[in-house]
Amino acid sequence: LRLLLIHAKRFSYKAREPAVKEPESLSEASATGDFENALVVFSTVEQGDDESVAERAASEIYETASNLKPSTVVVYPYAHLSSELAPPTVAMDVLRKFADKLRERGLRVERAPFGWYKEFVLECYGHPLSELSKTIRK
Ligand SMILES: C[C@@H](O)[C@H](N)C(=O)N[C@H]1[C@@H](O)[C@H](n2cnc3c(N)ncnc32)O[C@@H]1CO
Repeated sequence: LRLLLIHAKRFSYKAREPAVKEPESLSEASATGDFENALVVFSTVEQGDDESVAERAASEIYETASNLKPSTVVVYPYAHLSSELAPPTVAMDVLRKFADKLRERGLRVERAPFGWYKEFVLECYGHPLSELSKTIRK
């Protein structure tokens, strides 16, 4: 998993149109979201990533969230942080597991819909820990 974390004063997104053959249904993940004090986690699933990687990533994000105290953690599927992408079906599964494991740790988590082009507005706080990147691999 390749993660880009932005601690955002404001983050909002809106799904526009499908970007893969079978985009996630918008009943499962909400088509729009609007958050204040959010930890946005742009997440790229790489080849070889599995549940154990999702588990370790959840522990790392929990640690960061304990410091930053965001009101919400937004897991945002993002296919641009690696050149070794996992296929969509695997990526969808790993991101669902990642979000669930964050919830298991008591965090409020929203997951943006998978497989969609999305517009978004992102307002970064700009404090020293407001931009971080993490790589978690098998
Ligand atoms: C397009 C851009 O604006 C948008 N934000 C986007 O990236 N959409 C991605 C992810 O939602 C998802 N997706 C596909 N493969 C992956 C993967 N390996 N890891 C994460 N997401 C993936 O499928 C879409 C097209 O690649």
